Amino acid sequence: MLIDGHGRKVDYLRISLTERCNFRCQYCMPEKPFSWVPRENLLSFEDLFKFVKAAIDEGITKIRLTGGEPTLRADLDKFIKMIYDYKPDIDLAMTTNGYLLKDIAKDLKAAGLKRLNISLDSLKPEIARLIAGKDVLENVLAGINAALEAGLKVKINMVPLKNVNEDEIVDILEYCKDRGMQVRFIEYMENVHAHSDLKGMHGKDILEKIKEKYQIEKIGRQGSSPAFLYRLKDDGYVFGLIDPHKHDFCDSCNRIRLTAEGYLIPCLYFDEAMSIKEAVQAGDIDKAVAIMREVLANKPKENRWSEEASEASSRAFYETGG
Ligand SMILES: Nc1nc2c(ncn2[C@@H]2O[C@H](COP(=O)(O)OP(=O)(O)OP(=O)(O)O)[C@@H](O)[C@H]2O)c(=O)[nH]1
Ligand SMILES: C[S@@+](CC[C@H](N)C(=O)[O-])C[C@H]1O[C@@H](n2cnc3c(N)ncnc32)[C@H](O)[C@@H]1O
Ligand code: SF4
Ligand code: SF4
Repeated sequence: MLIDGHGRKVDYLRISLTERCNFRCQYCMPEKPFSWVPRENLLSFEDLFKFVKAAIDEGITKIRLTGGEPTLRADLDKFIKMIYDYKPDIDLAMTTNGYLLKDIAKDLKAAGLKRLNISLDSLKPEIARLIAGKDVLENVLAGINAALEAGLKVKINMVPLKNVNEDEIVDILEYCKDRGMQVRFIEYMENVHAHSDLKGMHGKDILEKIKEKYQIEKIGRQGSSPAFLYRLKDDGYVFGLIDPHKHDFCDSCNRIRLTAEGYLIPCLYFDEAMSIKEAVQAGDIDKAVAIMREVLANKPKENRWSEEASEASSRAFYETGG
């Protein structure tokens, strides 16, 4: 079992497979970064798998593949199958922008993927283009359909932005409700990589938009999820609100992150990280596990969001995987 320095059980590994992306979302990566991590610096799937096996043996029961855009990695389905074959009952999920899913959702499901969280910020082609930097909506919607048809469990993530897509909160909620998918509205997290003019929406304002049409009631948090759940009184449809600024889910934080280059990050908001790359490439898995234990021993209690000094996070979401 993996326990961090504050006594929290850690059983959730988020793996960023690449920092590269085929979108340029205004809130994440409006410009192409000055330089990408060279491909040769990425951990190969073979090396990643060596670490994943050890992490599972140590007590990881939930793995999420993210990025950047994880579907850009060739042989993604083979990597998923390697994990699935090693531990079929693992909660194996991925977060994606959905653009390439149309052609691969079936293969990912067949390989052993169970759940997908797909980002969808607008149902209007021109607004989707404005946010993502290119014409994406048709492919994303086709990707969502393909994922549902393949039998994957799908959640939708939306980041509401003032004067951009705030008028679509109810439309997206209803789009998800009609298809049996849970939507989570994510408060925009200010960060130095995002477009400087963006204004996010507060959770209470997001809820106000929904209350204009529906009566809602609180459910609360489930397990270690960052989402606070609500229910529509009419028909019981459940949706979530994620406020990444908050600390209240840090008490039950169960996660550790691995970047595509092999850095283990103890917390979404901290720059400290330790690399397992050399150890894994040398085949020294015991050392990689020892590094993971050290990172967890130093895992912070909570994010520093409330401290003025870190009003804007310097960590790129495309690097940590969100
Ligand atoms: N502050 C904070 N926010 C997080 C953390 N993990 C996820 N989030 C936020 O939640 C958003 C959605 O995350 P997802 O990748 O969909 O994954 P998840 O919510 O862990 O997934 P589920 O297993 O479906 O609950 C991220 O983009 C972040 O904004 C975390 O550890 N800390
Ligand atoms: C970094 S992306 C990686 C996976 C995939 N490319 C995608 O967009 O779903 C993971 C999640 O982070 C969210 N995200 C990115 N930048 C954010 C920001 N500044 N504030 C809040 N959420 C953000 C995205 O909306 C997405 O749901
Ligand atoms: S949020 Fe996802 S899709 Fe958008 S730029 Fe970031 S990594 Fe790419
Ligand atoms: S902010 Fe850090 S401590 Fe809090 S939930 Fe996220 S990763 Fe865990």
